[in-house]
Order: sequence, then structure tokens, then C-alpha cells
Amino acid sequence: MATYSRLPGSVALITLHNPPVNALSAAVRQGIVDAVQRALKDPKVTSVVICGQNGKFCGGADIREFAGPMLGPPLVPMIHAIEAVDKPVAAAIEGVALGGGLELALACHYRIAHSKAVLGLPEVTLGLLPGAGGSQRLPRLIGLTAALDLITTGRHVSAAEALKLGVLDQVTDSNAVDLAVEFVRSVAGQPLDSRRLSTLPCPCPPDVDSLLDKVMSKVRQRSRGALAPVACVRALRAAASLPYAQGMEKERELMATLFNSGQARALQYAFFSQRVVGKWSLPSGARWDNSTARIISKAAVIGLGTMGRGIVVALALTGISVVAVETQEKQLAEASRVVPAMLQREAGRRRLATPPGVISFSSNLQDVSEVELVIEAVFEDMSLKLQVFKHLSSVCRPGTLLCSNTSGLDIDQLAAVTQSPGLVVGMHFFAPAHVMKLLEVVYGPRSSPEAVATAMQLGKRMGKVGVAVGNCPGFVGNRMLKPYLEQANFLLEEGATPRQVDEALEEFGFPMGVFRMSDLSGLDVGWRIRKEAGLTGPGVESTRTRQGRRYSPLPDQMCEAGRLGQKTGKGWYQYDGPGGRVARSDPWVHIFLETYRAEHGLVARSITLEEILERCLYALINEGFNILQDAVAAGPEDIDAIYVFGYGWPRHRGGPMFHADQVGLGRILQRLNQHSHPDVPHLKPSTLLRRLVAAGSPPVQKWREFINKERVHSQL
Ligand SMILES: CCCCCC/C=C/CC(=O)SCCNC(=O)CCNC(=O)[C@H](O)C(C)(C)COP(=O)(O)OP(=O)(O)OC[C@H]1O[C@@H](n2cnc3c(N)ncnc32)[C@H](O)[C@@H]1OP(=O)(O)O
Repeated sequence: MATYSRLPGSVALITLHNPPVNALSAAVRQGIVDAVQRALKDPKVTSVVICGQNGKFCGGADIREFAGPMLGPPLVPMIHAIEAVDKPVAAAIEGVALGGGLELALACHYRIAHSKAVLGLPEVTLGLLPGAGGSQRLPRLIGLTAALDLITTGRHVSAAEALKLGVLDQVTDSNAVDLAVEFVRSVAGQPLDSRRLSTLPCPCPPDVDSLLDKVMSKVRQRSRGALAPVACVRALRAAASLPYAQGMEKERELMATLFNSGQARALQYAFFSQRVVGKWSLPSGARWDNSTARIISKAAVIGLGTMGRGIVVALALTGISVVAVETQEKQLAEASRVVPAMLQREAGRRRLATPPGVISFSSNLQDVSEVELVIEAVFEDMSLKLQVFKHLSSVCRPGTLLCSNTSGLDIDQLAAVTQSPGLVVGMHFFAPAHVMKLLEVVYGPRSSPEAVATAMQLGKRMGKVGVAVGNCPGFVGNRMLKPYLEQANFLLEEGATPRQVDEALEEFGFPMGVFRMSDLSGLDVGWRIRKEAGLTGPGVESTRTRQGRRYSPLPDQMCEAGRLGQKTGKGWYQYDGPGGRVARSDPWVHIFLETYRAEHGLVARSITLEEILERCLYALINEGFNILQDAVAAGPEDIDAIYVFGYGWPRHRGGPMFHADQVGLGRILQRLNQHSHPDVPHLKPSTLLRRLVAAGSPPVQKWREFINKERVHSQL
């Protein structure tokens, strides 16, 4: 709701009440409409201030209402009515003014903010555009170029930047509501025409068409297949070329299309998934709200390869003191040179001051004795990690949390060699660790709630999306990746080319197909893991069935030929020398595949785009169902957040489990059955999937409850 009060000196104060962010629910909109009417009718009122309760102006439209029928007064006429008021109206912005919240402020005649406030039009991230006049008013206020940036990226800006851009009239370090009240009193009675943004022309650069074309091609490239960024550019083209009323009509049309699109539903699901994963729970009953996290101020990182360096930077950026340990002198010297520069660059990118002198480098493991938390990031080799954990357990003071950045090795085994297994968890970062948002926090049966809570809290401080997952080979992300990669290799055996497979996946929305991705990360990473698992290497027969399953030796043979990907200039594609980035099809690979097929008596067939997607994606999704069934992930949102934030799954498709729901569980089951083969266990439909289909395919939001019930009745 919204409350109305009259302050001394003829100022009406309208306060939005809808915790936690004063979203514009039906009740709030009704409250605003009523309060504005009252202010208009009251002859003693000469000016109006709109603010939000509890130091938060407004977080925008109430996203939870989007799923149901729109009730209450519509936003657009409400906003128009505010702009039309003939008494000065000021928005007093504290905390946030986002989306519809900023659009409400843009309808006010003046905007005054606290210096810590954050403003933005993030609708594009929810699959929408600023559909309450924001796409037409903002460019009229700050010019087309700046509005294009804010609206197509959805980025939040500080009050200082908003002031510079011209969004705000004043910024204060003290009380923004008091200042706004004082301000509107001082301008009461002055003409308002020039303050009504809808009446202003849109300031545009002379080459407006080329600017719009440039931005359009940039957004199409940045977010392949996403509708909202394209619609945002179209709405801004209307702002630049049409009178306000026609621009609003265009905004309405575009918004209506987006609002009913699957992409908007997917992006809104992704918004809530990100919040759901923060409310973690473990099978033991420990939860985010009944477990206490320790506040870490001093940490250590062991191993300063690519991952270790990124983790050091991520920790240092939060202001944590870091002891960075590397026992190989050459690697240590290089890290001591490179890490401070990385820190400075990343701080600059985030517009932060570089934290001074928080990192100390050492070659001696004894130097970690005083820290509160250690993250081990040595080479992915179990015997080495066991040695490190044993050593840490004796060097660190009792109570130190010991974490491993392993991407899939057994956390329980590491915990078992320490004196306090309850204080061991996995913290699986993704490269580059200071940039990528995902953090898998891996708990074993002995991990204490405190250890999980601390790792999750630390992840949050580092700006990560932490997802608590159970311990199993590959955890969630890499476990699901395995059948996906496997199918991609099988497709090559059967007649596809790397480019064909990649194009299908990139068309779906992945920033990179599976083979381009393998070339980037290095083909030797998987090779080493397969060697450790006894799947390849000296003495292993070169057949297409290994350990009782279909196996493709293609990637091993690529490595044996020295084709390790971008770093060697050759992999599934060819590059302009080692480290080259532009992938070109390589005739060598085509001959290699033809020879391989001939050797194994395989006849190449033509493979459709649909088959590529079904086999790669449904195999991955099926493993997701197995993971839910095994309680390694608490719910589909956890899996979806992992894939969106760590594996390039297109956000506008919600995540693999959301996608399964959209495609239809019955269809996924039917296609898996069709592609299934006795020696490809990954394609055997999971029991959970079968049970969901048998239960009438409930929507993804109901799966968690379904799984819990099935578990109680021992059906899973
Ligand atoms: C044709 C039809 C025309 C209709 C026109 C409709 C126009 C729509 C335009 C819009 O306004 S779309 C919404 C734009 N706003 C946003 O995108 C803001 C989203 N929120 C955030 O970015 C953050 O929540 C925050 C405001 C920056 C606060 O961050 P913080 O980290 O402090 O808290 P959170 O954990 O993120 O959120 C707390 C709590 O609040 C819920 N929530 C936040 N924003 C909204 C919202 N706009 N609507 C509903 N609920 C919201 C969030 O889900 C959390 O709830 P939980 O239950 O604790 O998980």
C-alpha cells in the first residue's frame, strides 16, 4: 500500500509500503493513485514528495504478480497521472529505484537521491523493456546514447553516475526525504512544463541511424536469440523518431509481445532461482536460516596456477587478507608479478579502489598457520591433494576451515585425512575465478552446517552465486557435462562435423559450442581425467566400448596427435598459431574423422540440427534428473543456476531443467527412449523423469515438493 500524510508547510508525503523492496504491487499502485488524488484535491497542498518505507524507494513492478492476471490500477496511466499533476512532485530516492521504480521517479518533476542509492532499468534482464514509459522518458531526459546503454544492458548506476548523466537533480549524503521536502517547498508555484519529460524532444546524435544499427548488431551478438534487448533498441528508435504518444504506442506493442513470451518467463524464473539457491538446505536439516557463518578476514590459497590466482584476486577484492602459497619458485615468481596487475584490472572494471597490500606471497605452507580459511587449488591430482590436506590439518590452528577447489574429486576422501572432517568443504570456482559468478559449495556427509554456511557467505561476499551441492564425481555441473560431451563425440563418429554441432548449440544460445569450448579449455584436461579413470592410456585397448559402455576415443586421439586446442594452435579447429582465438574449420580434422570412421566400419550419415540438440541437451537434462533423484542438488533451481552462471546456458532459456519443463517432460522421455541404447546408460531415462511424467508432468516449480514426497514414500 501507500500512505499519505501532510507535512507542515503544505507538502504532501506519499510513502510506498511493501517490504522488502516496496515493489509496485496492485495494493501499492492503488495506494499511489488514491494518495495522488488526495494531494490534488487538498487545496492546502502545494507540492508532493514520493518516497519508500525503510530507506528503499522502489524495486519496480512486483515480479511475482507477472505470473497471474493483472489486478489493480495499471502502471502506465498511474505514471502519466503523476506527471500531469499541476503541483511539483519530487521523488526522494533512497536505496533503490529500479525498473518501474525509476519509471515512477521519471514521471515526477524532480528527482533527489541519497548518495548510496542505486538506479537502473533492469527490465531487459527479466525479458522485458521499461514498459511504463521508461523507454520514452529516459532518452528524452539523458539523450539517446546514454539511454541505449542503460536500457539495453539493464545495468545499475550509482547516484553519482545518475547525477552526472542528468537522471537526478540533486544528491545528498544526508536525508533525501528531508531534502526533497525542502526542495519542493522552494519550487512550489513555478511552471512545470519543462519538467514533464514526455513533452521534451529526444536529444540524439547526428548519425542516429548508424548509432541504432550499431547498438542493434551489438545486442544481437551479445545475447544470441534474446528478444528483449532487440525490443529495447526498437523502442528507443521510436523515442528518437516519433512523437511521445506514438512512441508510447510502440512501447506498449513491444512490451505486450515480450510479456507473453517464453523468454520473459524463463528470465523471471532465473531471477527467482538465483534467490532460491541462497536459501540452501542440506539433507541433515541444516539450512541457511538455522546455521551460523563465520566472518572470514584472513584466508590462504594454496597453488597459484590459473585457478589459484583468480581465487586470490576474488578474495582480495572483498578486502580479505590473503596468504598466497606456491611451492614452485618459478610459478610463485610469475604469480607475484601477475596477481597484483589482475587485482588492479578487476578492481578498475568493477569501479572499486584497489585494496592496498592485502596479498602476501609465500613458498612455505607453514605461513598459513594463522588464517581462518584455506582454499586449496593445486593440480587436479588426488594423491597431491591428499598430501596437501594432511599437511594443512597439522599446520593450521584448530578450527580452520579447509576448502578444496577440486572440480570433481571426492571431498569425503579429503576430509578423511584431516583432524576435523566437519570443517572440510569444496569451493569449486569456475575460470576465470575472479570473474565467473558461479561457486559450487560441495558438502559431504561430515561437513558441518557452519562450514557450509561460511563458504556460502564467503561466496556471497565475493559476488558469487553460491550453490550448495552434494559430493559425487563431478558434483552437479561437470557430472551433467559428461553425457553432453559424450553425445557430441558420438555425433562426430556418426557423421557430424565439429562446426555442425557447435552451430546447433550456438543457435540454441550457448556463447560457444562444445568443440570450441573444449579447444578453449584445452583437450588435455579431460584426457588426464580419462587416463586417471583407466579409460585411456598405455595398455588400454583402442576399442569403442570401454568399461562396458560405448566410448569414443576421438578426443584421446586428438591429444595423442598433439592437438590440445587453442594453446597449441590446433584442436577441433585450427587457429592462427598457439593462443590464437579465431576458430577455422580444419581439413585435417575432416580427414581424421573420415579415416576414423573407415577404420571402425562406420558410415557417415546426415544428422539434423534437431538430433544434435536432442542428443546433447536431453542427455545433459537426463543427468540433471538423476542428480535430483540422488539428492545431490536440492531442487531444479540449483541445477539451473549452476548452468546459467557457470556453463553458458542461455539465461533466456532459464536453465536445463526449466527448458525440460518448457519442452514437455513427456517429449523428453519419448526422445530419450528413442535415442536410448543399452551401452549408453546416460540416455536411459531417469526414474524421476518417468515418475514426473506418470504424475502428469507438474511444472518445474512443483518438482521439489514432488521429489520430497516421493522420497518419503521411498519411490526414489
Ligand atoms: C503489458 C504489461 C505492462 C506491465 C508493466 C510492468 C513493468 C515492469 C517493469 C519492472 O519494474 S520489472 C521489475 C524491475 N525491477 C527489478 O528488476 C529489480 C529486481 N530486484 C533486484 O534487483 C534486487 O532484489 C534488489 C532490489 C536490488 C535488492 O537486492 P537484495 O540483494 O537486497 O535483495 P534480494 O535478495 O535480491 O531481494 C529481496 C527479496 O525481494 C524480492 N524482490 C526483489 N525485487 C522484487 C520485485 N521487483 N518484485 C517482487 N519481489 C522482488 C526478492 O525476490 C527477494 O525475495 P525473497 O522472498 O527473499 O527471495
